[in-house]
Amino acid sequence: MIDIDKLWFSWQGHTGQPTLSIDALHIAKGEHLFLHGPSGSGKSTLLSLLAGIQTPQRGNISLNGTALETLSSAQRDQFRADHLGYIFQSFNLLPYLSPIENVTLPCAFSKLRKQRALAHQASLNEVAHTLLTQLGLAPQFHQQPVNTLSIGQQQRVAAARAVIGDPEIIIADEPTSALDEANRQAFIELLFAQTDKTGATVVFVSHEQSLAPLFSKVVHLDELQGAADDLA
Ligand SMILES: Nc1ncnc2c1ncn2[C@@H]1O[C@H](COP(=O)(O)OP(=O)(O)OP(=O)(O)O)[C@@H](O)[C@H]1O
Repeated sequence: MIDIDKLWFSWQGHTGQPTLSIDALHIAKGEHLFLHGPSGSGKSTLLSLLAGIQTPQRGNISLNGTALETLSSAQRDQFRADHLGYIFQSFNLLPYLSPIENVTLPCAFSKLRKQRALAHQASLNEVAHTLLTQLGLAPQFHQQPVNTLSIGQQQRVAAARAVIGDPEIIIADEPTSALDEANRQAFIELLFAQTDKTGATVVFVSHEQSLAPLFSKVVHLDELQGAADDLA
């Protein structure tokens, strides 16, 4: 489902060691990967490469059988809109829009996700309402601007936005850092309950070691790094 082969990436202007040098990483369909490592080790950089936001100087990344390097920049943007749900550390919600409006947004950029979302319910608003409720945001909060919600509530909106229209891959970058431990665990369980319905693959970055047992695969970035150094 996700395959990395001889990846080499350095931020422009950086000299010395590349930011990422990974010989191989395979993540199977439906797997829940917990990726951890020290601050500044390149976890967010790896996620942006997986999402096709950055492109590696060398090596290949294939998602769902599609090699990202074969796509143009516009094709990568469309591929991301169709097949990836992204939960950012800072959520990146549109502050004056309601939870319902934020959650339905990906369907404006992807016909595929819109079609999938509408396969079982009559309107996108209904789909968003159902997802938000399943992820623990009570209906009385669904129509007010998201900037009036608590961090924990905003996180549920961000998760619902990532999963609407059943993208095959969910990428989450430290989405639980603002929560206490009990809420972190509960959030991840709710997220998995959603992704397991469609068999989505989850790549989750966090510093919180205590969350690792919830995942089917745990990788420390340092274990991956360096093996492709001789490619430089
Ligand atoms: N946009 C950028 N331009 C140049 N260098 C960058 C950029 N983003 C990150 N870097 C550099 O790449 C390295 C890895 O950063 P990255 O954000 O991927 O680490 P991280 O493991 O996600 O860190 P954290 O856990 O603190 O979020 C750092 O040295 C950082 O300075």
